[in-house]
Amino acid sequence: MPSRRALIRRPSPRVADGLVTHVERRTVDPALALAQWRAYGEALRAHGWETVEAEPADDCPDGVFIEDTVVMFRNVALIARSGAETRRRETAGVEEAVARLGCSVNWVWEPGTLDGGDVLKVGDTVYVGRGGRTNAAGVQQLRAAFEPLGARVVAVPVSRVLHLKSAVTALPDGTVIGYEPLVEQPSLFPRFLPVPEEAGAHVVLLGGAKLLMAASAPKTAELFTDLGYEPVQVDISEFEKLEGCVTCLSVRLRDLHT
Ligand SMILES: NC(=O)NCCC[C@H](N)C(=O)O
Repeated sequence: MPSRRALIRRPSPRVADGLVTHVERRTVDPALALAQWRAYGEALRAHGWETVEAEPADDCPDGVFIEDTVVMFRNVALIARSGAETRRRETAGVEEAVARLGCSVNWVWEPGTLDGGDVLKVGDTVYVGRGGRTNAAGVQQLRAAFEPLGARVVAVPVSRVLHLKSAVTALPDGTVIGYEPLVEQPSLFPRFLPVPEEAGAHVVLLGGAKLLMAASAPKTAELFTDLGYEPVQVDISEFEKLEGCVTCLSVRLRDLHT
C-alpha cells in the first residue's frame, strides 16, 4: 500500500489569539479547539493516513494551521515564509519533521512571502494565489523550486479571502470547486463547479471517493454525495472562527521515496 502520511500540529494554548483578517473576531474555546483537532486526526487515521506530529509551537497561536508552513511537490518540501510576520516562527519544527521523513528541503527567502494555504495542487498543475500573504517574489520562488521537477505553476489573483484555498480546492477528478462570490476568476480553471456554501469549498482528498470536509457545509455535502462522493464531515468551528478550514490543519505527504 502506498505511504500516506499527514503532518499535523496540536493547537497552542494561545490558539484564541490567532490572526483574523477578513472576518470579525469571535471567542475561540481552546479546550473545544483541542477536542476538534483530536477528532480531525482521528478522521485521517480512520481513513488510512498515518499522522505525524510536528513539534508543538505553543507560543505561536496559529501554529495548528500547519499547511501554511510548507508546500510539498514530490519529495521536495518548500518551507514557506509567511506574509504574516508573526507566523514565521512556526516553520522551525516543520523543517525538522519533513527532513526526518526523508524530504529534501528548500526555503522561500526574503523578499519572497508565501503561505502554503495559497497553493493548490491538481495533478502536476500548481495553482498559487497571489494575495495578502503571497507576493510576486514568493510566486517566482515557487516556480523556481517546482518547475524543474515537472510542475506547471499557474498564478491566480486572490483578494476576497485569506488564501487561494479559502476560495477553491479540487475534487479527485481535478474539478476545481469554489464558492463563487469569493472566487475572482473561475475561468482560470479548466473545470469549475460552484458549491452552495463558503465552507463547502474546502475538501481534503482522503483517497477513493472520500472527501474530508467541514460539518458546517451540509448542502455541499449533499451535492457531493449526489455526485457519487463520500463526504466525511468534521466539526472545526473553533478553527473556522480564525479563518481556518479542513485543508489547513494538515500537510499530506503521499508516496515519499524514502
Ligand atoms: N491555510 C489556511 O487556510 N490557513 C488558515 C490560517 C488562519 C490564521 N488565523 C491566519 O490568519 O493565518
